[in-house]
Amino acid sequence: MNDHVTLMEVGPRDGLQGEKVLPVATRLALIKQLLAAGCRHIEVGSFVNPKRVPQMADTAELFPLLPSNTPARFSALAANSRGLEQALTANADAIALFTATSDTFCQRNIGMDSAQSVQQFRELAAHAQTSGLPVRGYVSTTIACPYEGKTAPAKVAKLAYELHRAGCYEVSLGDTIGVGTPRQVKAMLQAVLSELPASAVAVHFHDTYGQALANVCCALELGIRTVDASVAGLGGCPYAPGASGNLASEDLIYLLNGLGMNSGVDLPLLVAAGEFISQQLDKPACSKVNQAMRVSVKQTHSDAKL
Ligand SMILES: CC(C)(COP(=O)([O-])OP(=O)([O-])OC[C@H]1O[C@@H](n2cnc3c(N)ncnc32)[C@H](O)[C@@H]1OP(=O)([O-])[O-])[C@@H](O)C(=O)NCCC(=O)NCCSC(=O)C[C@@](C)(O)CC(=O)[O-]
Repeated sequence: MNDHVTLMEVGPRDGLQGEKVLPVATRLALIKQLLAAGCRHIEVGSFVNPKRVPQMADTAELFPLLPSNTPARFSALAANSRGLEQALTANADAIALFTATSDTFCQRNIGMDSAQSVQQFRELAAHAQTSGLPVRGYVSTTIACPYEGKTAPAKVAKLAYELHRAGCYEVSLGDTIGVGTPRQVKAMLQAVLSELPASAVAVHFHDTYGQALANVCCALELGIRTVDASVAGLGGCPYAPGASGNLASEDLIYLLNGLGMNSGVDLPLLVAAGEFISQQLDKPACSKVNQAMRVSVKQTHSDAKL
């Protein structure tokens, strides 16, 4: 069994898009810490309407500041042809296009329904490919939608197939509001895997009900080897009311280490990155690992006093 798992670190984008607006220098400092921890796939920002997502407004200024002497791959979200042009100008290593199974969610998020977004996807992906830019695809609301309720696995499979056929090297399946449990996740993933090879599938779980790690185990058992996660468990789509943060990267790496699976990520350095960004946001890191380490550090200090 292939025991390497790729962490797609989405903290600088998905994590920060729902937080207070941070200066570019702070976003850059976070990315540098993630690099130092061994993250090699980092979604650094979004090229979208800055009035809709002001936290990502300065992504074009951030790109030229990123370290160039690194094996890491820096990607960005793009929602339209203007976003694609911005990503090309910024020399992004890849773009991520996004759609959802739910028409209502799509309308609120990108101003068009799911079918229209697939049509736009095809055009953008074709343009990106002629420019040599790899394209990742996101399907949101794969388990349920905050506006339309439960999602049929066959609908996810059809959409994932369309995105893969449009040229996405990988399709990331989002439980956007974090309501799935392994039973539903397994049914959804099995439907997708009947259309796509596991090597072209990633999972993206939010942890609203504390099910994200259990769902990751389900995905790993089905052969999926790319998992999206966000440092300090930050995140959530501004157009998904009620959704909590993403699966915390620290908790994912702790799980993978325990399973004997390799990610190339150094857990203590990742924890330090989570502490750093949480301090910048004036909030405690949501990751269980950070919380446990904080307790064990305090414990060590109090033991030392005895
Ligand atoms: C899709 C758009 C861009 C359409 O944009 P729009 O506002 O719906 O309509 P528009 O195309 O008519 O544009 C309106 C204004 O936006 C500007 N604009 C338009 N595009 C750009 C651009 N690229 N860069 C800069 N400016 C842009 C455009 O110039 C215009 O400016 P104005 O005339 O008002 O001054 C908009 O609806 C938007 O930005 N939506 C937000 C999308 C977003 O970032 N959502 C969150 C990420 S998705 C997510 O989190 C889920 C995921 C991926 O993590 C997976 C999961 O958890 O399931």
